Amino acid sequence: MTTAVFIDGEAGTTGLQIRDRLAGRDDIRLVQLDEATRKDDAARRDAFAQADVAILCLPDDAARAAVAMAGDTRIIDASTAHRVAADWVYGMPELPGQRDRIRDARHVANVGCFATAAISMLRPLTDAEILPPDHGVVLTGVSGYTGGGKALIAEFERGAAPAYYLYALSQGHKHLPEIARYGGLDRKPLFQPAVGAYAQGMAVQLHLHADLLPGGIAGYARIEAALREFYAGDPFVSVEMPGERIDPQALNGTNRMAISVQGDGNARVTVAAVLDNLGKGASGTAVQNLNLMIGAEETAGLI
Ligand SMILES: NC(=O)C1=CN([C@@H]2O[C@H](COP(=O)(O)OP(=O)(O)OC[C@H]3O[C@@H](n4cnc5c(N)ncnc54)[C@H](OP(=O)(O)O)[C@@H]3O)[C@@H](O)[C@H]2O)C=CC1
Ligand SMILES: CC(=O)N[C@@H](CCC(=O)OP(=O)(O)O)C(=O)O
Repeated sequence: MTTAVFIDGEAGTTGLQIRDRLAGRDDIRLVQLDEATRKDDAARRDAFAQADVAILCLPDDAARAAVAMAGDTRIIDASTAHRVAADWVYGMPELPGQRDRIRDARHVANVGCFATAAISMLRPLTDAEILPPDHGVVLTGVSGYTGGGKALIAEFERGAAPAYYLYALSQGHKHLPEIARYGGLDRKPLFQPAVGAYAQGMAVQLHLHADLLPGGIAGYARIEAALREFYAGDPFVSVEMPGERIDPQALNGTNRMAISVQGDGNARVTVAAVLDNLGKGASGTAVQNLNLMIGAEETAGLI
């Protein structure tokens, strides 16, 4: 028995990566449109109707419109449009109880790339009551330029972008609502993202003064223990020993995320997460969610 999957936006950055991860699987049959019809609404409606599951790899407005075309077809939306929407299940399998919700869901909102890293570091600490929900959280991060889709890729490839730049300077990054909600925070964090002149891979850091957390300095050791406990047995997320350098590209091509805790050995702590923005940050998690929804092995097609 095969599952029919339509990737709407298959020609885009995320869509192509999902296609590559599904190609060759004998439990999946791709419903595909050619270059001439991929943006034709009648052809897309027909593709939705043929599919058991559709994966939307579209800009937010197009994703909202696609949901209206999709009828009863189950959806995984890779865009930001439905991440905190009522009636959508948040597609982050690592959250407590979430795998069962994803298995049963009709509409799954795939977690954002920076949000994957941020929530993965925050949620174990808020659940363990190490980090209070009203704590003033500070996050920084860098992504490769593929994180900005075809438009940003083109800008870098024609040499029109700086080698490294900061953006979302007014604290309005589109992932903040999902980070606060699923990270277990009442107070929106400060988040400063950046883009580097390399294609893919990201590193995100959570900066903490452990002596300001409840329990004071003891928080430092508890941070790593809480992370290890949260991810014990997880197929893709690991808590690693800190090294001398953090390489945002270290896990490119994989669905893995590595979290490490470092600092001055005292109260000043940084927790860091490394992942591939196009892998674990987008297409890998979309495939992981698809696997859960169709009853396949959660790790099928993923490394
Ligand atoms: N890149 C990343 O790291 C991540 C991206 N995402 C999200 O995934 C979604 C896709 O992003 P990304 O792949 O980077 O973007 P791209 O710009 O690379 O791809 C988007 C694709 O959608 C197509 N498209 C646009 N409008 C329509 C429409 N009305 N009907 C059919 N196809 C349409 C585009 O066509 P055309 O080729 O003609 O432009 C393009 O092929 C976005 O919502 C993004 O936020 C999520 C996590 C990470
Ligand atoms: C480098 C870059 O521009 N990154 C994008 C996020 C990547 C992305 O599109 O993520 P979601 O679809 O998961 O929101 C940004 O910061 O807006």
